[in-house]
Amino acid sequence: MDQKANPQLPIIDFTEDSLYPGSSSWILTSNEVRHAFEEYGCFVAVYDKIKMQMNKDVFRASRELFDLPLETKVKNVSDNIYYGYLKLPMIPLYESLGIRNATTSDGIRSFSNIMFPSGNDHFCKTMHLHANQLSELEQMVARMVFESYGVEKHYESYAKIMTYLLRVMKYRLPQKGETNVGAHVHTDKSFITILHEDQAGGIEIRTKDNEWIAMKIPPYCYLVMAGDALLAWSNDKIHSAFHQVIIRGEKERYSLGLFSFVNGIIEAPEELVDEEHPRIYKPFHHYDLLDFYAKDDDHKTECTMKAYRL
Ligand SMILES: O=C(O)CCC(=O)C(=O)O
Ligand SMILES: [Fe+2]
Repeated sequence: MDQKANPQLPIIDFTEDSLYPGSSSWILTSNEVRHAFEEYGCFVAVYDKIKMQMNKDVFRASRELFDLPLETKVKNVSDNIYYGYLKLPMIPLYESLGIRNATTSDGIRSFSNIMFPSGNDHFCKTMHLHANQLSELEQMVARMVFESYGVEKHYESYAKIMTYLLRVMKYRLPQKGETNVGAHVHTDKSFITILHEDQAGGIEIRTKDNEWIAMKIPPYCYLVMAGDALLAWSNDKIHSAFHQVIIRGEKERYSLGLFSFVNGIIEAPEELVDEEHPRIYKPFHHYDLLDFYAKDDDHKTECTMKAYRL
């Protein structure tokens, strides 16, 4: 079949028990990850360590959050647009809440204390556990990327300062005459993003050939995307995928993303720089990239990284 007529994202299997650092399946998978990131900027990870019941619980918890009164949700304030409660007039279908430092119990608890002042232990336990499960997949992928470029010696210093934002997102159905755009075309500002959804579909990824792949992320699968920070770290070897959300179906979309951010300087390792591939981006603090993005009021720049540091 002509691939171009029906482009598909690479699917990478993370379910094997033999997938541990150094094993032959680990090395093979690392190369698949690198190839997928270079060609598509993303891939579908099949990952069965997160049980179906957990997915049901997190999306139930998401609904509970979005059902809270607006005056409660807006209390999730942040100095950066990427965190906090987000609802913008130009994308009326979209609403999201960010949970900062979601892999730590303090991070979850301080968010939960604002949303549920009389306490919600179940919410805290579910979200904390889930953020950690997703971060395990993120760490596996990041380690594989470093290894497959032969720069594993730099991995630990990045892993030590990685922070995680969990964002829960809701897209209501459009009313008659209303736009069906849920999220405009963009690349993520993260190092790596892990997305999953409650079976409504709507995410669309643009290939390098400018073809759109619209997909529903299947159960036990996660869409793993390279963000702008990983693109910069790789000295442009890795592609950060352009994507958008369009609500075409009959079902509201609930999705959840774990975004990793380096609390420190991003810099391409020497090994990825040579005469043929000179350093493209000056070293930068990852949070400064986020601040730069936050100042771009209309979010018109498709690729923030290029605008920020070329
Ligand atoms: O709803 C989704 O799955 C995608 C959201 C997204 O692209 C983002 O938050 O960066
Ligand atoms: Fe995104």
